Amino acid sequence: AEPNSLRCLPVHPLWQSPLTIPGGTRQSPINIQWRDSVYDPVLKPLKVSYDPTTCLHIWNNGYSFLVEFDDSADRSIIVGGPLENQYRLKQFHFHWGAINEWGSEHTVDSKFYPAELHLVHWNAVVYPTFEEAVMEGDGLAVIGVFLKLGAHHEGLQTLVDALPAIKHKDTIIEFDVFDPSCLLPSCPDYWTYAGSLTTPPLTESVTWIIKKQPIEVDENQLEAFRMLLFTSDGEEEKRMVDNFRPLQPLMDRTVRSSFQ
Ligand SMILES: NS(=O)(=O)c1ccc(C(=O)NCc2c(F)c(F)c(F)c(F)c2F)cc1
Ligand SMILES: [Zn+2]
Repeated sequence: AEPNSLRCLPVHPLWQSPLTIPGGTRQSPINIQWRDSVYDPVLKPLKVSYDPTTCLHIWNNGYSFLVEFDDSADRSIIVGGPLENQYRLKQFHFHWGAINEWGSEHTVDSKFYPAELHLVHWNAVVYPTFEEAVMEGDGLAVIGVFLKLGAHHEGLQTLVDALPAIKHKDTIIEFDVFDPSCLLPSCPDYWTYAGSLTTPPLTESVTWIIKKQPIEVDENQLEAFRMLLFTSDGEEEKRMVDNFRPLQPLMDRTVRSSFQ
């Protein structure tokens, strides 16, 4: 049975389109049932090496806010974990709710977190461009980090301070030095599974790496996300909240864990 938190979830206008793509067998997000995940001793630790000077800008794309990086060379990369190649960081963004009861895309044992960070990387070893990688089964690797309500997060505050300047859709400001490693939890443990983009075109090209340990952020920082707008300047204001996709069926997939 659906947890009662799901029952009162609004079907957001964003998702009037089909919730799963026809023929989709590896759609995201999913619920991670901890006891059904399988420890895989072959999984390596994930190695993350980001160069903070590859940071370019922060912008509101009308769906989330994202920080984009210069991915013209292998300067901010991840390697190891479930990955056969190294992957280049292209951008990170978040998904969040109108209230703290929900907001994450993935759930753990049907529990929602108030928000979820996605660090998006692409396989530049095999594919010439991000656009091509997005269409391939091993094209992307996205690190998912849950945000929970708790202590103030120093590193996140740098982002939060920039949000008023990108309140409206299609606003952008320069953001020249930021090291996204400060948004990763200290614990190396993760789950991994084969999935998809969670926004159109929903292509089944993502190796998901979901960190077990959430990071803590405070109420003011979550509220700052909720003051962003889906709408452009001059349009009737719509607060940017509940920008997460509904859970998708696991189908014939196993979630592996890097920990016992
Ligand atoms: N929430 S998530 O699963 O982590 C996710 C990650 C990245 C994108 C994305 O890059 N979208 C724009 C985008 C495309 F969707 C393309 F298909 C493409 F070719 C692009 F170049 C492109 F920027 C969408 C969702
Ligand atoms: Zn995302």
